[in-house]
Amino acid sequence: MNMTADPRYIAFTLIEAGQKPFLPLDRAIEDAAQKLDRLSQKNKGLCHAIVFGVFRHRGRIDQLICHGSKLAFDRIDPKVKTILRMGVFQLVFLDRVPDFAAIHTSIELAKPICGKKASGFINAVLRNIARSHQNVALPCSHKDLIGHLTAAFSIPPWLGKRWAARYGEKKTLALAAALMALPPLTLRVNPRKISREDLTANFERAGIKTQTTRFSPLGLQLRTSGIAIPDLPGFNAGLFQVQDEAAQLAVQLLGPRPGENILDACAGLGTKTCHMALEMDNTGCITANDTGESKAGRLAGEAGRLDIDIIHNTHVDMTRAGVNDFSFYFDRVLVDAPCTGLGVLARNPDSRWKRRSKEMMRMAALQKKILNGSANLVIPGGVLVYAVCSCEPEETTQVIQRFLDKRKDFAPDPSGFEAHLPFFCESGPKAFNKTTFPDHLDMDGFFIARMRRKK
Ligand SMILES: C[S@@+](CC[C@H](N)C(=O)[O-])C[C@H]1O[C@@H](n2cnc3c(N)ncnc32)[C@H](O)[C@@H]1O
Repeated sequence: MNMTADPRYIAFTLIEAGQKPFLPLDRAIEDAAQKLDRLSQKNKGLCHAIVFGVFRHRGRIDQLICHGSKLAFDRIDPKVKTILRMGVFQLVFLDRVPDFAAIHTSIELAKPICGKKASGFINAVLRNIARSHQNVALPCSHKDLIGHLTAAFSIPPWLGKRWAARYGEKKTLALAAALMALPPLTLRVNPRKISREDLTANFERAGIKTQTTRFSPLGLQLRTSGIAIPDLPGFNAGLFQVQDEAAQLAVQLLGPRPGENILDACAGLGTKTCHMALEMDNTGCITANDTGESKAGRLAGEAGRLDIDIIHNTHVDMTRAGVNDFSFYFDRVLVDAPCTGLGVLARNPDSRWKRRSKEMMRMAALQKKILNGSANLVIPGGVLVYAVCSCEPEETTQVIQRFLDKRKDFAPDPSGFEAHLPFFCESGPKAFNKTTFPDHLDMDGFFIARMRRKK
């Protein structure tokens, strides 16, 4: 068998890569682009379904493996475990693969990777599970909430305990269920090229259903699935960019205006940077900063597609940033800080199994330093927006509280929040931040806060 042309072998290598703590699954998939492109459309779809399905449903899959294996779960060899997980996913969740095919292909995959003995073990476990999985009940949520959250919603026990203690059973179950659903694909219209109404009409003509976002004036949620983003009409012409509504609101809260001088302190691949440039009608100057130098190329590609030319890149470590690193102060600074990403587990199912509770404090320490360093670059009277794709207090409210306690030259900006995102901030006249939860409003879990440097 030519393993490199086998979708299940490629899925195996991607799952193994995606389990590594510091390699996001998305990156592993990007790195395998050439191999994936050599597959037929059908096999590529199968490979993606297995990879994402194994991460998404791992809680239930592992429960079934524990049930079907005579060998204790912790004693199963990691590679054998991966092949078992792939087999169970196909048996239980992938209707289009008959049971015999799920078992046979798993055995064939195992032979060259794990040897004959292991393939016999895989055969026995999968046959057991094929016979019995419908009779293996989920733990009852009232008696064993944490076990239920893990098996039904792939929420690891440490996170289940944390959420149950903070939110209680009902909200935790709603949150976990929302994170299991496939997240919506949301676009942001490029208003320099087309209106939201006209883009909607373009999509309608192509048989693609959409719905306008509730809060962002530029957002369009796709209701038709299964179309690759580059195949959507208007992609090459730069009529839109993919961006969740919560992320759109972060830029709206910043409120960049034409002609201003803006710093995107953690620009990453630059989705928010491009959004800012469009809000500024491509006039003024945006400094897109990120320590990850390789991301600048991707950002430049997107800027080119959208006809934007006011962005330039820097690679300053913002934990140590000072005015000397840049030649001027900025009218507005966005700090879209690195975080645990616990608000976007629905998009990154591998993260469920990589995050650890101790990471929260490490991230919070980094976020405080980046926020403090970035704040030094805000012009007196200028705006500072802090954002993360997490709803955890350590990374959100506690970071800004600590910042405001230390930095007496900054103040919360509730009137700015109200002006830019009316009807959206937390209740109360002094609210200057907002947490969105995935079980509400059909958008990612996100946190945004707006502050102003005193004059
Ligand atoms: C949440 S991501 C940014 C996403 C981006 N704003 C977007 O909309 O696509 C956080 C980024 O912070 C960058 N980063 C991490 N540590 C940093 C530091 N000390 N200084 C500057 N950037 C940093 C990471 O490389 C990562 O790209």
